[in-house]
Amino acid sequence: MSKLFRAVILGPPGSGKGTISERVANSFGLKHLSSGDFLRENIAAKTEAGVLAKTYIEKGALVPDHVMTRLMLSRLEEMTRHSWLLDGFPRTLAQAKVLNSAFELDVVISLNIPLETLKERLRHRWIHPASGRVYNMCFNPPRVQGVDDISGEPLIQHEDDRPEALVARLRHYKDVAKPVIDLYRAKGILHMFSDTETDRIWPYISSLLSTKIPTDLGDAQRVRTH
Ligand SMILES: Nc1ncnc2c1ncn2[C@H]1C[C@H](O)[C@@H](COP(=O)(O)OP(=O)(O)OP(=O)(O)O)O1
Ligand SMILES: Nc1nc2c(ncn2[C@@H]2O[C@H](COP(=O)(O)OP(=O)(O)O)[C@@H](O)[C@H]2O)c(=O)[nH]1
Repeated sequence: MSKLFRAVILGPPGSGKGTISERVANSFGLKHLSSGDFLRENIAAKTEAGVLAKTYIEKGALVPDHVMTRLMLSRLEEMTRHSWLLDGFPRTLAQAKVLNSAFELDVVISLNIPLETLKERLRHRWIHPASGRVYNMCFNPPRVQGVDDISGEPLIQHEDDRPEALVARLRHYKDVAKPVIDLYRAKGILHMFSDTETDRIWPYISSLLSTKIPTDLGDAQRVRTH
């Protein structure tokens, strides 16, 4: 079997992790696992972890590390034959350490996007809650205003994407993420990308991954988690 490829994408809310992960999944045939989407699936299915996580997410808090690591590692253990890209996990140093002890990562992509750009993007972000599909009224609008392209269901805005909640949320993200970024930098696998536009960052990420991903990753892996 060819060597599997394991990657993580880091960045503050609005930095484009979900958008870029979709492109990576489509172009390179990796599985994209988003912690936020996976939590929402667990909440909808009322699993034990989902019921527990809901109480934290409703308060706008992070899900405790032990709940999150158990949930994500058990999902990753089902994906041992696949290459993957994680988005939203690990979020804390404790989570990163647990992930490290279970898997060896090949690449960590870190998105470094100016604060003003993040605020502007999140103001225009609309999501389809059931699937986690993300739109932006300027960058990638839905075909019909306010409606999900696939299901036809209404789109909503996250409460915590409102400008008043944003600055505190982004500051908190930075404090928690710094030791995670430092850990991956020290391991020599961190690749940082800075720009205001996803379309300008994407060619660099694409060429980085082209040099790292085994070329025989087949179409069989072109399965997305959502
Ligand atoms: N790795 C994690 N550790 C702890 N809590 C998490 C983790 N991933 C997600 N959560 C929680 C925090 C959020 O309240 C909720 C939804 O996550 P997510 O969809 O990533 O949205 P978000 O608004 O925090 O970030 P983003 O805008 O980057 O997607 O789930
Ligand atoms: N204007 C603009 N919006 C973008 C760009 N890249 C992503 N977005 C939008 O910005 C919002 C945040 O992107 P998302 O991928 O959800 O980021 P995440 O929170 O890091 O997962 C979404 O509404 C995207 O559609 C970009 O280059 N320009």
